This record gives sequence, structure tokens and C-alpha cells, in this order.
Amino acid sequence: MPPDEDDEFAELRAEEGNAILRLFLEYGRERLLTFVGGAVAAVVQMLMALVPSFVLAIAIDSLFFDTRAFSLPLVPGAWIPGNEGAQFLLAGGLVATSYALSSIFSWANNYLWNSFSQQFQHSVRVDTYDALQRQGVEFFDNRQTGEVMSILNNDVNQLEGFLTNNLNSLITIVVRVGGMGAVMLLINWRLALIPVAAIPALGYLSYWFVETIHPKYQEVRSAVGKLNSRLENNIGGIETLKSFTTEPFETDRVRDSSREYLDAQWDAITTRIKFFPSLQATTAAAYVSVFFVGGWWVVTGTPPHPFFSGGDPTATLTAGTLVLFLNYSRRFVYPMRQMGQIINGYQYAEAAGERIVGLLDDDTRVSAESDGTELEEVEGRVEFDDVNFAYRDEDGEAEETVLRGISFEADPGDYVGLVGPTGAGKSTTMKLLLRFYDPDSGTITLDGHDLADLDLRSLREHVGYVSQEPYLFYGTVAENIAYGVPDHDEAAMHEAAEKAGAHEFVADLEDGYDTMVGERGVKLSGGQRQRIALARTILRDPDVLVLDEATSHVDNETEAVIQNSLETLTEDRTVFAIAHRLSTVRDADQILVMDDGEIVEQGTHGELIDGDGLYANLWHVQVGEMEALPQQFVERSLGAE
Ligand SMILES: Nc1ncnc2c1ncn2[C@@H]1O[C@H](COP(=O)(O)OP(=O)(O)OP(=O)(O)O)[C@@H](O)[C@H]1O
Repeated sequence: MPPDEDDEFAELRAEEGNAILRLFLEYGRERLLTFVGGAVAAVVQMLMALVPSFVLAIAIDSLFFDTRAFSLPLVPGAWIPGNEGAQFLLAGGLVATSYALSSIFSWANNYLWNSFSQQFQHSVRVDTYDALQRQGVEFFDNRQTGEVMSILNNDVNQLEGFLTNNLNSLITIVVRVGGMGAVMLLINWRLALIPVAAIPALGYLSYWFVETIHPKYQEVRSAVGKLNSRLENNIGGIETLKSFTTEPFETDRVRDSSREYLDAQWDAITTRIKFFPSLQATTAAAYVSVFFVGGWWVVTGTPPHPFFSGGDPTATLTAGTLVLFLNYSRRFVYPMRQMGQIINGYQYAEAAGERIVGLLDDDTRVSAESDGTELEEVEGRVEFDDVNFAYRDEDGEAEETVLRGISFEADPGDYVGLVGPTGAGKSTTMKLLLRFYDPDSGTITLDGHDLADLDLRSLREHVGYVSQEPYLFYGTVAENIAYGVPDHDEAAMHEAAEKAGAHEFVADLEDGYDTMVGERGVKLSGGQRQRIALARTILRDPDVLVLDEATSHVDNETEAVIQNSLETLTEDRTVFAIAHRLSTVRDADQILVMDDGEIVEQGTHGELIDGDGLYANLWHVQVGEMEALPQQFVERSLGAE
């Protein structure tokens, strides 16, 4: 059964098979002793569990019915006491000891294996996370957060589950079922054929069950997923929902999703409740057959068919042996019903392991990160030369070209503005400068070094980026500003906050810099978040600073404060500012006007106004000089909406 036909991470799967074994060898080697200790404990525990029935059979025959002398396998005859009372106590003592040992070894097995698999899981998870975060930005562009999280959660847990539960069940089956089968075969192999024949039947039944229930469980999972995302969407959008008075509509949609879930669950339940009775019926059939054949034999002194005595008319069966056979055959059910789960668990764990190994082995990013030249002193000269770029879809195919023939130069210390209609490619151009993506053709250089030749970490240490929707981490304001600069001093942090126009409002917060910002900064306004993000980048003191509409949410007054500090900020670094509010870039040394993936105009504010092109028209819109706009521009703007 292919366990993951719709595997979103197909391309991550390892080339070679046996992923579990590889991970096991890589991460389990140093804890191999713990693992082997756990396995030995499991074997001893299972063997101990076989003893009571065995001793009971001997006690019945020799103490209760006197049909044979009291003897124990592996115990020298000289050690066996002579009188029945002492023999009875010895038998009872053996049963008690085997139960006690079984409990102790069961504890040891659980302790050792859980400790092994938890440590294993921990190391695999941390390494997988590390490999995951080194993936390129496009990896995350094409996947939902939930999908990515599923590697770290489900896949890693799947492996752990397999190691702790399935492998344990496998040992149980092999030792317990194998042990019981072997004991019975040794005592009376002909009679043993009846219960032993039930083993493959039970195994097959169990496998059939897992095969049948698996797709049904997948449907349940998908129905749960849909129901959850419906609920999540509705609760998240509760204000929109209420303002549109769509409550009845949404209740209907939730009802439909919930009904789908109910149907899927019911389908799985009806299959499940058929399984256990059929398993029990198979075991019961073996049990009843042994009872009839063995019982007949014990009661009448001859078997119901000469086959069971091997044609020997004097062959007898003792009551104790019959009890042992009955006891053992009843106990096949429990371990055997896990057979299917083990196979299923293995398939899942192998698929999960392949994804993890695929991710760990994907060294394309690693070489890109660590092979390049380290930057020392950066002046901040940036040059784009005929750069073309298209985003990739999830199959790695190029989508529509979004940047065409982008060429420009920025001198150290320049303040460069990027303006243009929405979707023109401004953010994309800057993301290439951070090497979130590589251009399809053309080159981008920093101080004359091709970005592709630079060490990625070193590049990003020198190029600061404040995005349109800055992300704040759960923590305090101070932690967020100092993010990535662990050895900052307090004064430097306050200074950065002041330059970003954040100091005043932070000081007014209840706990000042120690105020918690809430998850993703939800407890702050959009403008406040932007200012903290700006302060964070200023504190890093990068040589090249990219502001992607970094002040779009702040009020005019704060923007003036930021503009003021930008003047000092831009003195000794190259700054790129993407702006819709053109006043932000009015004083720029150079303004790049982008439209539909191309630079259509380039110059200072004055030059561009004189040029009377796109920039001049955008400017007229912003200062309210609508009458100055050419008809063509108005028609285009209307058409774009
Ligand atoms: N991750 C992505 N995957 C695919 N296409 C993208 C991605 N990001 C942006 N695009 C597309 O690339 C084009 C340029 O987008 P970009 O964000 O660079 O424009 P922009 O000029 O910064 O726009 P805005 O002013 O609205 O922020 C758009 O058509 C957009 O749909």
C-alpha cells in the first residue's frame, strides 16, 4: 500500500530505501546499548510470561491428578523436593517469581526503549528543523505552514511511535507467539497444529483490517482537517462574518463539514467493530477445536482421530497439557491483532523517514550558504545588470516573468527610492538583493562581488531588511529589538528605537521595553510593529538597508521623525526605500520607477517631474493635482482596477 499517494513533499523523499535503518544507524548508534538492553528486557519479560501456564500444567498433572512425576525442565532432579507439599510451594513460588520478573523486565523495557526513542526523536527533530530552516524562501512560498510543520511533528512522531510501539509489538509477537507455538510443538506437535494454524489466519485478518481501515481513516483525517479549517476561518473572520450577517450561511457550511466528518467516522467505526469479533471468532475456533480434540482424548483415553496420536493406540494426553494448550491458544489474539498495525506503522515510518532523510540530505542550500567569499568591509556599492527573474511553482517550473532587464547602480551611501504601481516588482527586486531568490539571468553585485559567490550568512549580515509586514516574535519589545544582536548594550538599543520613532511610544507602554508584544506582535498597532522592526534593523547597523514600505502604517508625524533620522542613517550606508507615499523618497539621490517588471524611469525627483512620465503622474495623484493627469494615465488606472 502506498501510504502517501498525495505526498506534498514527494521531491524531498530520499533516493535510497531503508530510511529508517539509516536514521537508526545515524542517530541511534551512540545509544545502541540502551536499545539492545530494552530489547533483551522485552525478550526476558515475554519468556517470563510463558512460565505460569507451563508450571500450572505440571502442577495439574503431578500434584492434582498424579499422572506423572513432578519435574521441571532445566531444573536438575536433585533440586526438586521429595514431598508434594514442598513441590506445590515450589510451583507456586515459580509462578510468583515469573510474574515479578515479568513486571520488572517490562518496566526495564519501557524505561530503556522510551528513553532511547525520546532521545532519538529529539536529535532527529532538531536536525530536521535546522535543515528545514536552511531551505530557500521558495520552499516556504509553495507550502502551507501546516504542511511544513507536519514534517517536524507528524513525521518525527511517526518514527518515534514506530520505535516505541511497533517494534515492541514485533518482539511480543515473535517471542510470545513463537515461544508458545514452540512449547506446544515440542510437547505434542500434532495437536499443536490446530492452534498454530490460527497464527497466519490471525495475521492475515489483522493485515486485511489495516488495509481496509487505512483509507477510511484518511478520509476521517481529511474531514477533520476541513472541519477545523472551516472553524478556524470563521472564528478568525468573526468580525467580517458578523458585519455581513452571514451567521446562518456559515452554520450551514459548518453543518455540511460536520456531516462529512460524521459519515467518514461512521464508515470507519462500522469496519472496526467487525474486526474484533472476527479475530475472536478465529481464536475461538482454534480454542474450541483444541478443547474438543484434547478433551475427547483426556476423557476417553484415545484421540478422536489416529492422526493426533500418530497411530499409537497407547498415546495419552494429560489434563495439564490440555490446560496449557487451551491457555496458550487463547493468548494468541492479543499480540496477533497488532500484526497489521506493525506493517502499517512500518510503512508510515518508512515514508516519514524518507522525507526526513531527503530533507537532511538536501545539501544544495548548505553549499550555497557556506562556500562563498566572506565579506569584510562593505562600502555598499550595489549593481544590477540586466536581471531577469520568474518565481517558481511547487514543481520548480518558472511562472510568469516578473522582472525584465533590471539594470541600475547605487553608489555607497546613496539613498535610492523604488516606486511604481502595485505588483510592479519592487519587493521582488529587493528580495534578490538579499538572495532570497537567484536571478534567472543577469548579475547582481555588492562592492563588485557577484552575490552568487558570497557566503550567504555574510551577505545577510551586511544587508538589513525591513519588510512590508514585519514579523515580531513572541517576547518583549526589548527582545524583539535586540533580535539577532545578542551582545548589544542598553543605550544602543534605546538609540535605535529613537531613530525608528519607537522610543516614545515604548516608554509609554505599561512595562516599557519589557512589555510582551503578544503572538506575532498582535498587541501592538501596525505602525508600532513597523517602528520596532525598523529599530531592530537599525541596531544591527547594516551597510546596506532595504526598507520595503517600512513606514506605510505610521502616521505622518512619526514618518517625519523617521525621515529625519533616515538622513543620519543614510549618511554612511546605502539605503533602498520602496514607497507608495512618494514624499518618503522625494529627497532620494536616485528614484527607480518600476512598472510591470521593468524600470521605466530613473532619476531624481526633480528630473522625473520634469520628465512628465509615470512618476510625475503618480506625484500629481498624491498631491491632489488630478487635473494635471493625462487622459491616458487615468484610463489605465481605471482599467487596472
Ligand atoms: N512568492 C511569490 N510567488 C509567486 N509570485 C509572486 C511572489 N511574490 C510576488 N509575486 C508576484 O510577483 C509580482 C511582483 O510582486 P512584488 O511583490 O515584487 O510587487 P511590488 O511592486 O512590490 O508590489 P506592492 O507595491 O503591491 O508591494 C506580482 O505579480 C506578484 O503577484
